[in-house]
Amino acid sequence: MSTPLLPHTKTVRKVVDNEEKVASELCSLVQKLANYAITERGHFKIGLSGGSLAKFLCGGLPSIETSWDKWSLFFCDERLVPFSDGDSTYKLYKAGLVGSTPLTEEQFVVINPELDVEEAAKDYESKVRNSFPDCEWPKFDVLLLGMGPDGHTASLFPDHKLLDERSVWIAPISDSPKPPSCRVTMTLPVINNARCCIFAMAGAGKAEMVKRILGDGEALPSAMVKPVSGELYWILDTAAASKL
Ligand SMILES: O=C(O)[C@H](O)[C@@H](O)[C@H](O)[C@H](O)COP(=O)(O)O
Repeated sequence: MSTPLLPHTKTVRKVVDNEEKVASELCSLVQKLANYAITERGHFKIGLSGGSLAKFLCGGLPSIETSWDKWSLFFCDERLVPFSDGDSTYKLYKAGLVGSTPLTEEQFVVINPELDVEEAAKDYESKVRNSFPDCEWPKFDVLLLGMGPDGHTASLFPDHKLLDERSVWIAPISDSPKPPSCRVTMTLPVINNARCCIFAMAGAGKAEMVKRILGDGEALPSAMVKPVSGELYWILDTAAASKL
């Protein structure tokens, strides 16, 4: 498989007053993108991540207006733990969105946590392929991404060999520096083939890494997110943007 090579087209950096406004900015952008995708293509395919993003989305999405039955929800990465485990990202979203929105469990495309990590990645890739038949790389409408304190995004960690993975859509990782160690993750070519990638974060704790990535352009995983023909958004509060 060849990797998309074109330079990405558009980066938008949006700085708002506080965490609450990061969440509302994020949710209104997701609403706009969802409704555009549904009008244009009849469905909306979104990739989710864990961490504070889940809090932003579970708080704000229940009040948006959209055709919920047209949504399919995927995971940019997922921890290989049972859905009953507090570490499961799906568990967070199920608790936060099923019931408070018309979304059903069946609309979430989830991993099989009973498989070993290699098989879980293959199984998840085949589920993603079912939603994106006949293409070299899938084209998600939106991928929502977090950034860890080391600059990681999804389960792509600094200096890890998975950053060079170009042969699969979904890769296993069994040595994640951040526990739990076993996860599955979208690979960079998949992330960079999306129509839109969005980072959203708040707080002074993010400021130094935001500066290293957006200011200094250090080659950390979050800086490698550059959709080749899509949009890239960084939604920050003033504290997270304070070192730029
Ligand atoms: O799977 C994980 O371990 C988390 O989802 C992780 O990747 C998270 O997205 C970042 O560490 C940012 O987390 P915060 O947004 O909570 O700072």
